[in-house]
Amino acid sequence: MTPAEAPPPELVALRDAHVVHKARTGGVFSRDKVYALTGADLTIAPGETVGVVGESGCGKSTLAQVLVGIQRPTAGTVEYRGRDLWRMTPPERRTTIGSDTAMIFQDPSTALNRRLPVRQILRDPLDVHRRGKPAQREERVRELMSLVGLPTALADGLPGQLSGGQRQRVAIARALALEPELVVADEPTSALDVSVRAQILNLLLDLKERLGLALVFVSHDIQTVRRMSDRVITMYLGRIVEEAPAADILDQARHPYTRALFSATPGLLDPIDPIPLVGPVPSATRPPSGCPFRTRCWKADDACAAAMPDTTEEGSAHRFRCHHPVPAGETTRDLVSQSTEASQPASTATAAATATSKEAP
Ligand SMILES: Nc1ncnc2c1ncn2[C@@H]1O[C@H](COP(=O)(O)OP(=O)(O)OP(=O)(O)O)[C@@H](O)[C@H]1O
Repeated sequence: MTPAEAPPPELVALRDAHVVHKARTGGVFSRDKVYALTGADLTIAPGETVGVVGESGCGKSTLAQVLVGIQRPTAGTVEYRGRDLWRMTPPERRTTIGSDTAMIFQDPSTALNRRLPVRQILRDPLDVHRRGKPAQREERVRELMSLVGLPTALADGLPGQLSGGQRQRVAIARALALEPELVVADEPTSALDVSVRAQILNLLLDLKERLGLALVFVSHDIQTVRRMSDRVITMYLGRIVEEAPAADILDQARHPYTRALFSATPGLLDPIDPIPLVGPVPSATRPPSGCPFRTRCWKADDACAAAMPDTTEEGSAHRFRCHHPVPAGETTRDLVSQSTEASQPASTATAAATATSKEAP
């Protein structure tokens, strides 16, 4: 970027990002390609909250890890403020990954070093990145504990002596230690007791507002994603198939899969039956040709098998990839009856969604 060029408005951008793993599937020498992420295009603006939804194995965690540099895409780019993360010098990349971004994992019991007291867990990133003098680091540790609502009396406690909710607060405090601009939370409450989930979600929302963080929130809990996010990304078999403002996702989603997923979320559209989907999600080692959702979609035809649909943009914040999108204004109730007639035999999206749900109470 030349000095005359303005920096891009987005904080992070994925451009045609792919992640392909090689997995042992049969004998010792048999390796299959697993298409964990395919052609992901996504931008995240400063201060925005983006929710990521989709059935188990659709690539949510892979997307999250690519965003924060934990995984390197096998093709495509990840850009921070317009600069390709994987073309930075190693020290620049370490600084970007280490201090501009942070990740909060599902299970704080495994994410925290069990042998270190809370004080040291929070000091570690400050020490590694040489932030301030020792006294300032101690002060920052106290500040972080207060930010996440942990009494300073717990500073000498080990993770094993804390409750699950307190441990996740420590993990959040550690993630914030270096004042990141982007925090990615991958199922941050699914390992916690139901009683403390709301507290942790409210804490994340509060911190996001106070600190102006961009937050990417991955969850099976569609209701929570909708409530917390500005924008929702729907993934299916490694692909982003739709992104839409959270306020529109329920009634104005255009991708049939997004409608099916949301129709199957208990309490969201009651009292209606979910949109029935045919069969299981195909294997990520052998995704179908064309649109990956076509094998379960009641609207699919030859065009869907022939090619992946291009992206359609509606307004500045709604994009989807479908040859036969749900017509604007069509209700989900109408869709249920259409899809029920077309799907023979029908297995319900509820079965798929609830069977994979980690957060269902
Ligand atoms: N290291 C790996 N080696 C082989 N395959 C992998 C690896 N990591 C992920 N995968 C596969 O890539 C696909 C996407 O996985 P990912 O964990 O991103 O999905 P997910 O949507 O986060 O799933 P879940 O909701 O169950 O956590 C899956 O098919 C998964 O089995």
